[in-house]
Amino acid sequence: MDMRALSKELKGIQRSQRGYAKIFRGPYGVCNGTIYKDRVRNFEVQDGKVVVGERTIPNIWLRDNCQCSSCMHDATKQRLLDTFSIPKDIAIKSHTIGQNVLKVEWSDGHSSEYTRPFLSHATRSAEFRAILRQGLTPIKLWDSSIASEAPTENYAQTSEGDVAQILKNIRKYGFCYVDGTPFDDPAATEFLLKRIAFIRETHYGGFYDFTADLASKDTAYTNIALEAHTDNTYFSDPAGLQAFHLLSHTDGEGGASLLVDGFKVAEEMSRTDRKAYEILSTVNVHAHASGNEGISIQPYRSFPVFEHDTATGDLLRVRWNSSDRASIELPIDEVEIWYDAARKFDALLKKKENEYWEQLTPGRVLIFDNWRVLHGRSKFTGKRRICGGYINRDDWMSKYKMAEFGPKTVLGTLASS
Ligand SMILES: C[N+](C)(C)CCCC[C@H](N)C(=O)O
Ligand SMILES: O=C(O)CCC(=O)C(=O)O
Ligand SMILES: [Fe+2]
Repeated sequence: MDMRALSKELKGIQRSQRGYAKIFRGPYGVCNGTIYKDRVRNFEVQDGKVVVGERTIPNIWLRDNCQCSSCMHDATKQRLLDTFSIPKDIAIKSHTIGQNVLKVEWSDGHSSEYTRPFLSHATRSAEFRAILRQGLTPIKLWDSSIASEAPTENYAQTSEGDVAQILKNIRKYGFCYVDGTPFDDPAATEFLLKRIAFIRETHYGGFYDFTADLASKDTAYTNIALEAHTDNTYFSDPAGLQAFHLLSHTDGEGGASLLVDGFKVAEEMSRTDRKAYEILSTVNVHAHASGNEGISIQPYRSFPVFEHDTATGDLLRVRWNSSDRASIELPIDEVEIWYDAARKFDALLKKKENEYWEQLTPGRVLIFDNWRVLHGRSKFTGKRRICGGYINRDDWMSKYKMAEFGPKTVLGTLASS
């Protein structure tokens, strides 16, 4: 394939990143101040079809999403029904409408019941449905002034409610401190993280406990300063949460922690330099982790710095790690456009008012959203020991959504979120 053809193909790939054709709404979109509240709408049956507002629900969907225990397993919540055994021309033979429920006799002999909220939710716009699916909350974008009101909870020892509150803060601010965590033994930190979900095993191990000894070949294991970055840019699915607990720092100084709200800075960029924002949202970049013997981890494809929800156009994930960056997926004679845009993002990330510096202390665990908040540290001397872990995005979001919306709402909208 010649260069021109390749370049054309790459442009096609970038254009097909859904959301680009739509709009880059920046980081808020639908959750800009809109708290999830389902105003349940009424349905009616017209000409053999269920209608809610201006939307008509196809009978195949309704039959396929029957919630009864022979169509959906009560315990596993999995579909038991063989979708493709449903006749193509499945029809409502008869129906009755109760207070809050529609009872249907189908032409295949089956009976189903659908609640009003179920039917209402199914006909919502993609944007609205994403609120639940994504666990969107009105988020608070922040800058260095967050120092005086940093979200903080206390060591969650017993109640599920404590964990829910920590996750709520993380969803809203992108991070949360957990104070009063025992630091004589890293086990307390591990226990806390496992209350959220299991810790992800990587080539650095599972629960980590590290010092500047190059135990793994990565600058994290040195005393060199680290600029604001996200971890795991070299994974197809970067960790959702990351935690640090400074257990001790003796015989030296430095090693302050840096946090930057990637969504806030992205929002600033989408307002002030739309073109650069779009370039960082469409040009894909490769990454790697190759410091350890016999290992060169690379994602199965390259990803842009800013990724957006395909249904809503909302910003979903920031990937940014200059140390671990590999190639830029552009023909070599076009890469300058990426460098120019990236330089602008870098400058915004380094603006004094966007940098929140904090010296971590033993007892305070920092847990943050690695898809949103960038972290770094200043150089240090002496012996500094940090423990922590990675948690998958899907697993912490599961915990968060069940706590925040409740199982009834989450499970009741699976067919339509
Ligand atoms: C957190 N832990 C100490 C285990 C490893 C840090 C790995 C850092 C790596 N450069 C990255 O950005 O992912
Ligand atoms: O040493 C620190 O404070 C953080 C190092 C780091 O970026 C990491 O381990 O991911
Ligand atoms: Fe890191």
